Amino acid sequence: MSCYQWKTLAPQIKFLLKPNRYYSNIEWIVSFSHAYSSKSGKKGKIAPLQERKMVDSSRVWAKGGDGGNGCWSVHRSRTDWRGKPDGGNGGKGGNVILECSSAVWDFSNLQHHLNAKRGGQGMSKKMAGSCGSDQVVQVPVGTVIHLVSGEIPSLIMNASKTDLQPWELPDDVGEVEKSKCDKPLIEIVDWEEKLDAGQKLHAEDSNKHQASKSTNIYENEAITDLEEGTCHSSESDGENTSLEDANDGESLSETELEEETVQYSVGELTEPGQRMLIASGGEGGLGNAYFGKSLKHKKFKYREKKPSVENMDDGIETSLSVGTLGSETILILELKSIADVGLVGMPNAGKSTLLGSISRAKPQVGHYAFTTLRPNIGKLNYNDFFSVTVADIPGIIKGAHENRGLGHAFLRHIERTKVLAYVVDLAAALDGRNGVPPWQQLRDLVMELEYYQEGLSERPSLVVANKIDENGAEVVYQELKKRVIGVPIFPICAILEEGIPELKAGIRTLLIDNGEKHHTLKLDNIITVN
Ligand SMILES: Nc1nc2c(ncn2[C@@H]2O[C@H](COP(=O)(O)OP(=O)(O)OP(=O)(O)O)[C@@H](O)[C@H]2O)c(=O)[nH]1
Repeated sequence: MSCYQWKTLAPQIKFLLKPNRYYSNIEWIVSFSHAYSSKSGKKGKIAPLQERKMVDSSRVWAKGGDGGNGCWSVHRSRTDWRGKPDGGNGGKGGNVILECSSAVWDFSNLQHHLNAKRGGQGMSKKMAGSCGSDQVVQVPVGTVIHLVSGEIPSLIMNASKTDLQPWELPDDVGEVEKSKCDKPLIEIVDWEEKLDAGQKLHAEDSNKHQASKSTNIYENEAITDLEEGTCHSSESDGENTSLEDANDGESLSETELEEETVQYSVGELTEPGQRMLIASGGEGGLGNAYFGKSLKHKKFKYREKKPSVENMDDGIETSLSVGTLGSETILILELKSIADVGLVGMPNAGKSTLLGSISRAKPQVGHYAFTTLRPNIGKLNYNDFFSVTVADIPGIIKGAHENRGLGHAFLRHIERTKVLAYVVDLAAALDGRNGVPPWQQLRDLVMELEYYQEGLSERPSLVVANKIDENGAEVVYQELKKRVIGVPIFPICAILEEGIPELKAGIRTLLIDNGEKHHTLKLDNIITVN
């Protein structure tokens, strides 16, 4: 490419280089430039980018959208000078939802702050506010959720449903169908009587961090607790001292504070399409049209004054007109790949080459250690349409539990595999190479697995003795058979695809047996001393 051509391309490249989300485009440009230069016989000037590091855990703060406020409006006409209340309800806030997708590999594109949209405000002419849109975030298959604070996430089948749509304006409070809402709706109270008796009502203090709890303003308990004391708003924390009746709420928030520790594995997403609600939106406030027919007392009839945070001593209907807050959650997401077979081995043992030869996966292969920086998953298909997923994880070395090499955090990806395939390099210690013999490799691997999680190695296993094509490898293989007992050993040459059919049959047998024959690799069954 001539200098002039590069110059004309420069603005586009500059634009693509700007934000992180165009990273894939950069890779594309680099590969294009390499392809171009190799085609034209010139040496590429741009160095290839290193493979992106897999992000397999992420901390996320999620906040559901707040509910919109109900509208306080009076419609007057020439014939009706007193007017009628016609304020619509506020809309429900949006939810934050995690969606399991096979199109996503890791959490590299996941934002740390997830906010759903708030509900729209109600308007005059009985117009309901719009519902806030949900924030749906895609996460990879095998995502495990740990809860730091907030509500425990719940699995949902479809997109979020609003229990009571804001446009479903009931003619009378008492006529609201309970079937439309799981929660018991507002209790049918004779408000007129209460107001006449001169009782002031106060709303229960809504918990800012627990919108679902604050939505309990619809519950009977909340209403019956509101008989005495001064009125206060949902945002007037600390001002109200007569909350003995509402001690339940206080004790709840205290226990929540105590529970600031992480609750592990509160949920997991294992199938594409699964959805998990992690932060729910607040309920919309009620417009004065909602109270129009139930509140007939003069003092409160057709209230014109719009409720405000400063002036909230106006009764239960005022506090109900303010939309509740969306819930807040802090989560730690962790990825645990789901595969039937996990390939475990030292760096350079040939795991990626093996995965490439048994499946259609194309993992990166290199003659240097730690070529694989992220797990690769491939599908192993049989002639009768039986298929098995195989995970190739980065190489594990002795001392990985002390953070040597890439550490041993990647072992979480084999936690859920049914079968372990230990891949050893038969030629690692041949011809003066400074590797370790295969039986020692096996011992180190089993120990690292146990260091990571006790009992992780106790599952059906087989040994893949790779690089049988190398000089002297056959002798080492014979020695390996003598030193390692209790598990089947398959000699293969991954590059030339020799021994692959036998290995595939062995994997299938082990999966179907599901460990009934107890082919488990134990430290006692590996002889390392000469
Ligand atoms: N001679 C021979 N070499 C092989 C065979 N299989 C793999 N290799 C070579 O071994 C080297 C390492 O192969 P990889 O597949 O990258 O090994 P890996 O276990 O994935 O290595 P890491 O990514 O570091 O964990 C490459 O140079 C391969 O060409 C084999 O059957 N015979």
